[in-house]
Amino acid sequence: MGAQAKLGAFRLPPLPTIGEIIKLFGLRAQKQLSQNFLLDLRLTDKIVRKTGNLKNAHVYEVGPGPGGITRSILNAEVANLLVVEKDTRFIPGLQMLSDAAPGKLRIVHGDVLTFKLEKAFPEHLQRKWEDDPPSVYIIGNLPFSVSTPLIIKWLENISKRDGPFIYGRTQMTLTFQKEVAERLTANTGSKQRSRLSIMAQYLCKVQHSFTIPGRAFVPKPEVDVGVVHFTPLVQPLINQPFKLVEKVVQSTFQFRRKYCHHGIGILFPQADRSKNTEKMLMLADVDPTLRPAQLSILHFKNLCDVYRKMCDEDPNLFTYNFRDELRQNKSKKRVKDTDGDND
Ligand SMILES: C[S@@+](CC[C@H](N)C(=O)[O-])C[C@H]1O[C@@H](n2cnc3c(N)ncnc32)[C@H](O)[C@@H]1O
Repeated sequence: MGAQAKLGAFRLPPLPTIGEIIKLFGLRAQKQLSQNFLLDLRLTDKIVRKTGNLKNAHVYEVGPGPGGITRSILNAEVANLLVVEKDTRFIPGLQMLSDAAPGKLRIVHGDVLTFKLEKAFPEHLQRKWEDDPPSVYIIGNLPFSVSTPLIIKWLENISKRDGPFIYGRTQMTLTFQKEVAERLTANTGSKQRSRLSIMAQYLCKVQHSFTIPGRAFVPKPEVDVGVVHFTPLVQPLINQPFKLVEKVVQSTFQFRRKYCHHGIGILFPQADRSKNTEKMLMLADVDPTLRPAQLSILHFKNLCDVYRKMCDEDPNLFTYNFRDELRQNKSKKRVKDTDGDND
């Protein structure tokens, strides 16, 4: 049976190499679009292997470019692969792959930041959130300028269980600049601990699968690349709306080298800042002299829960913006100084 399955296994027929495809279709990487291609099929196979068992799975690849990772996904015997690529120059090369794997590859010319995955795959794939993850996977090696806003958008989708997560706890394997990959996976107290660590880890199990040296890409980027695997958690570690968590986390990391009470303080208008900061830290049981990087996810959970209560008591609090108040104070001061000059 095993041998038979092996005999029947799908492999793409012999095709021009990715390097030849690049030459054939004149696909010079556009530096301004941060296009860096992976030509080594051992590495693209490794990305796919780290994603999971893709046999009969439905896969969404973002930014396929000349199609290196695309080939490895097709060779993993997926049921269906949907690729979304923004640059039309890549479409003929991808079409060649589609012809070599009849009925398996769907090509969309579009933008991953706006593409709606909700209706792309059959409804029967949907799993309950508490169940094992569905047989739907996202894979992408995107420009770094796209991958960071995209992961924030998808994390928000996870918190609402919509977008690509209407199928359940869809798993993702994405590449980031190595430093960003380290921030995404950083533990409490580590140097790389940041806003991204909390936002990703309160919603997902995040693993830095491996690092690809910059020299493996053509053209070679300035930095190494981290491959990161995300599995949404059954129970998020913080049970508050995404935007509220984002505000608390962003404010706390505003002054990352100072004690955490400085950042937490900017959640409150200046008039009652000290009193409210003290109250929030006391109720959340957080030591004000810890640095932001030393706070655990449990600390952030407590901070978000207390901030939520304070917002419920004062409906104007959530919309308070520290920068707006700073700007207003500055312009009031300018008016006062000008009045003084005129006296
Ligand atoms: C870093 S290259 C990687 C290409 C290919 N995945 C590889 O590993 O060789 C990024 C690819 O994403 C595409 N891309 C960039 N922004 C995109 C967007 N917003 N939507 C869809 N594709 C995008 C680029 O045109 C390019 O093909």
